[in-house]
Amino acid sequence: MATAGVPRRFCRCACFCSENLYVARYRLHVRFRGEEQLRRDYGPILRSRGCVSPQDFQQLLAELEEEVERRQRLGQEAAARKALIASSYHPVRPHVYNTLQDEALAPEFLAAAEYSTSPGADLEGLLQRLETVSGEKRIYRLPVFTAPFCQALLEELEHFEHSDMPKGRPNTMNNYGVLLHELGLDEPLVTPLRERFLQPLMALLYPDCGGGWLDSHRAFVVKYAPGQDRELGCHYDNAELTLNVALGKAFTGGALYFGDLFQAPSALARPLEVEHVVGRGILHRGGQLHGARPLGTGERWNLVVWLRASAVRNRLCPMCCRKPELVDDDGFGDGFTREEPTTVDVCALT
Ligand SMILES: O=C(O)CCC(=O)C(=O)O
Ligand SMILES: [Fe+2]
Repeated sequence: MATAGVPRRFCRCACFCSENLYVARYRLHVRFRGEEQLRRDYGPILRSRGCVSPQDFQQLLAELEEEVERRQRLGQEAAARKALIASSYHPVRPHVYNTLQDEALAPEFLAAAEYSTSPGADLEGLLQRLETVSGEKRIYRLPVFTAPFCQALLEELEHFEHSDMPKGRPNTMNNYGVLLHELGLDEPLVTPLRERFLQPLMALLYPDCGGGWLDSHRAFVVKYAPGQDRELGCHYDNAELTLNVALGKAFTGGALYFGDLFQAPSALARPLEVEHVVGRGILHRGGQLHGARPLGTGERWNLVVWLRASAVRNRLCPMCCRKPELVDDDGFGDGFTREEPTTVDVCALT
């Protein structure tokens, strides 16, 4: 019996406004419910990281309150930016906005995805078609885009960066970069990349992490440059799985480092360093602790796609590690849904 999907409403978890607030100055993610709780839960660690005077604490408090308000306004502001960009931004590389074509993708990526959809495909066969960076940590790498496509995408992103359009930032840890959905690149580029190529790959690589059930994503580009962001603190992603593609330009430093899953007792012992290779994408589990070493010279632009499976996250929000408290949201929200996919019996519609 044939069924057809109905557009779904996505949600975020209410914890978005109270958990995982990042304070770069003290290299700390905090949970914030108010002054008392902040003092009680983080007093000692904050003091050890330099938050010593009453003024330091008051400044931190004001920053956290502001961050909570910013997060509350985020959805509305993003929708307004997206509408303005759609009506008045002029791309410099318009073909990047065309529906994703195989010509944009590296032959190795096409071959791995094609293999993954072939009858009888298995993990062992797929592993012969990509590089295993760490078998133990289940980190893999393969070329994703062709060099000309990376170049065109970079030129387009840089053009947007230099434009006077309003820009949302990828997350609280990155102050530069672009959110792809605001630019209108989700529908033509990221959704087909997820549905046609990443889904079959991830289903074989990470069946236990929702790899076969990816139904939304959050895609953004992070940018590191002298005088701007230069490194990224250790964190885990709000995603079941992540693709991180080095787009360029020329740079030194900036290697990614990976610890264990964030739930592990000494998750950051013996981190594994992974250098970037332009055009190649690293695949890892969202819960794997990671960060980026300081940039040496040049500029680094990476495309990051946080891949989400509502079937997994609906049970446990990875950010608060509780059953999610759902709040309706725009677009893909944070990838939660109120119910399992609604399906319509197509036969009944004829
Ligand atoms: O700097 C990078 O390439 C890593 C970015 C990242 O881990 C993230 O934004 O979640
Ligand atoms: Fe990350």
